[in-house]
Amino acid sequence: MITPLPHEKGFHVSWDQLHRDARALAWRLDKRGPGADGAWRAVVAITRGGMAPAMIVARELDIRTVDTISVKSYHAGGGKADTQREAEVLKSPDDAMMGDGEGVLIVDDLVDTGKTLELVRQLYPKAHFATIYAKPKGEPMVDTFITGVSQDTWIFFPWDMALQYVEPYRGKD
Ligand SMILES: O=P(O)(O)OC[C@H]1O[C@H](OP(=O)(O)OP(=O)(O)O)[C@H](O)[C@@H]1O
Ligand SMILES: Nc1nc2[nH]cnc2c(=O)[nH]1
Ligand SMILES: [Mg+2]
Repeated sequence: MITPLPHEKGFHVSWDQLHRDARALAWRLDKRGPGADGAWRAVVAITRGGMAPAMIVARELDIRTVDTISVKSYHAGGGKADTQREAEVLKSPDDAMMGDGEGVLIVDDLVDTGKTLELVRQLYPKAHFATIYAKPKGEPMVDTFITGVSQDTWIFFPWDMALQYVEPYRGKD
C-alpha cells in the first residue's frame, strides 16, 4: 500500500461516480473480446479494489464466470516511499479457466506505478487489462481505462470514506 500523504491532490470518488465510471468501462469493452462475436470468457477482479468495478462490469456485459487474483504490494526496502515497490500473488484464479488469459478481462480500480498489473500481465499475457482510473506511470500497463489523473493525485474510493460532520465555514466565536 502506498500512503496518501506525499500526494499533492486528492480525488474523491463517490459510489455514484464509481458506478457511472465502471459502467462506462463496461460499455467501452463491450464486443471487444478476441472471438468472432467479441464476447469475453470471464472477468477476473484484482482484489480488493477491483472487486466492485469487476462486479459492475460483469453485470453490464452479462458475464457469469467471475474469479479473483489477490496481489499484495509492498516496499522492498522496508516501507520507505522512495524504495522499489514489489508485488506478490497471494491467491490465483482457476488455472484451467485462465490459460494464457485470452478472452479474459482483468479489472482493477486503478493503476498507479503499474507494479500490480506488470506482475499479473506476466502471468496472463493475452488477457485484457482494464481499470477505471490510471496515473501516467501505470498507463503503459493498462489496455483500457476511463479517467486519467496526475501522478501526484491520491484517489479516495467510497469504501475508504465515511460521511462526517464539518463545522460551518463561519463558526461561532
Ligand atoms: O499500480 P500500482 O502502484 O501497483 O498500484 C495500484 C494498486 O494499488 C491498490 O491496491 P492495494 O495493493 O493497495 O490493495 P487493495 O486493492 O486491497 O486496496 C489499487 O487497488 C491497485 O490494485
Ligand atoms: N486508494 C488508493 N489506493 C492506491 N494505491 C495506489 N495508488 C492509490 C491511490 O491513488 N488511491
Ligand atoms: Mg488493489
